[in-house]
Amino acid sequence: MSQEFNNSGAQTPVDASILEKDKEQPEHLAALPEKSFKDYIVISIFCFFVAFGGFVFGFDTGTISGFVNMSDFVQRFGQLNAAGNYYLSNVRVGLMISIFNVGCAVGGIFLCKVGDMYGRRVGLMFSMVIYVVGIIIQISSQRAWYQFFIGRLIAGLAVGTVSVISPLFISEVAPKQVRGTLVVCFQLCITLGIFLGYCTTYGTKRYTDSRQWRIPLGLCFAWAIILVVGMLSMPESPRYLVEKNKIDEARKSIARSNKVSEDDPAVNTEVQLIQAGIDREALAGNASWKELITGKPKIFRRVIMGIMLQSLQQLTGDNYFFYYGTTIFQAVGLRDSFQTSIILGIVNFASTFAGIWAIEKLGRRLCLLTGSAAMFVCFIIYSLIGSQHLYKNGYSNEPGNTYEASGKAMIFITCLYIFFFASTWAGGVYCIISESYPLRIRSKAMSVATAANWMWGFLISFFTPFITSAIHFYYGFVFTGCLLFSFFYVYFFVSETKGLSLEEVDVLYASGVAPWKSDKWVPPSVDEMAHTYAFQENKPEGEHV
Ligand SMILES: OC[C@H]1O[C@](O)(CO)[C@@H](O)[C@@H]1O
Repeated sequence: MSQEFNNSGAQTPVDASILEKDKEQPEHLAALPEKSFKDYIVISIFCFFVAFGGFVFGFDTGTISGFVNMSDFVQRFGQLNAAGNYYLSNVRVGLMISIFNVGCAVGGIFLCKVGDMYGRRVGLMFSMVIYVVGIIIQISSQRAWYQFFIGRLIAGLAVGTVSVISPLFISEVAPKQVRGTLVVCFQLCITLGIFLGYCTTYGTKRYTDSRQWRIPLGLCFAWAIILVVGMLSMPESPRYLVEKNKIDEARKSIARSNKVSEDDPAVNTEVQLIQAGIDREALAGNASWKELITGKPKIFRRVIMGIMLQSLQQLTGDNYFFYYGTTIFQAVGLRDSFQTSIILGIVNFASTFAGIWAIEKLGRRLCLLTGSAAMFVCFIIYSLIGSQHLYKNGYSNEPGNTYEASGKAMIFITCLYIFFFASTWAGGVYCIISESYPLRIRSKAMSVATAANWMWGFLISFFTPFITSAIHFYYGFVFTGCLLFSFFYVYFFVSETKGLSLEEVDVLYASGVAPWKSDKWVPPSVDEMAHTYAFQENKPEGEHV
């Protein structure tokens, strides 16, 4: 007879056949009794340390957008124009900002393997060593813009690695009942990082020398130390340990996260549950890349959906504001565009909490549909004011002029836009994607979709300076078009996955129910599923029910 944790910390008996049954029905564990919130506090603190990786990512976004508008930075890394003034060419700005995304994509695909080989903690600490190298290269750049550029590429490799390992680590140590919320903490930390990045550059722009950008970069050493110290005190992923057959260490880790003694029979049960999960995945086998195209039921359609959603998340235009907000608002004649960025940062951070609530309350589809429609309206108004009023009439820096009023209206509408982005598409996309694939192809499908996010992040951050120079605020209509498209795309192609287990999602797709009717779809009972649909995607074509 095995044991399990219950709310009071005492043990209740569990039929050992549950563990056997779990090998056939992966989501059977979901039926285990829930724990109370206070039981999750310790593990939540641990997870927050891991999610701090998101902060490192966000801090970069928040600071680089300010650097390209700082006098010392422009003088060092810019070129001289005919009038004898320093400026940063579009190529330099685009490359310096976007190269980070390229590093992230490469690190996210290749370097994250360190986490599989040596453990999640080592993986994260290793990425911080690379990150520090990248920061040292940037901070020591004197006048060579390409040195700064290389430093950003290296730091990007590290942040891409962190962005893959952190959510994975959290999902492995967090109890199922709070896993979704804790995974969204990663996005929350990104927004906190962006906000504090903006605050930092706001604080240092008053210097006239390299402290303007070297202080914010210097702070990155502190973030690396916090993450490493956090990892030293963090228990290793029990899943990784069981996989490597380090059962005693897995026991220690579980005991620490759950604040019980190692000899507690409940710890043993947890180890067995993890082992059952690993067996279950081994049973399903490791999918080949080809199965992303040929897999059943409708895997290819789901992979395309993941790529589309991650691409559209970037094509909502959020990073147009996050990377170039300071530049844009300087262009509309605002005297303190750095201050504006801080406001955007606060709205982004605070609205992410609304997102955590909305995704569960409204469901995935309604959340994304509402977000697309609302952001569409915001971007139209923003682009109209920008292109018709400001750009056509020109603008001046004189306080109180009508153009300053237009600029303020644009800031207001941008805040509204960011509220809708952060509370819908920002976390919603990760949530849908993490729920849409069967276990055996999940990591491959997710990494392909995430790579699409980085790629669009790169394209948008690279081309934005060129496009804004050429068509100014008309650029906003490009995002408006994408948002309109995203509404119809979600309506016709994205199925509701709220509250469904991974197996139920398979059944949903196998049943061929139209996405726009999927929120009314009721999954069959577990028994029915076990006999009809379960693991269909593992059977060769023709054997499906
Ligand atoms: O909060 C905004 C940030 O969130 C992301 O979309 C990732 O989900 C980033 O690309 C962006 O900078």
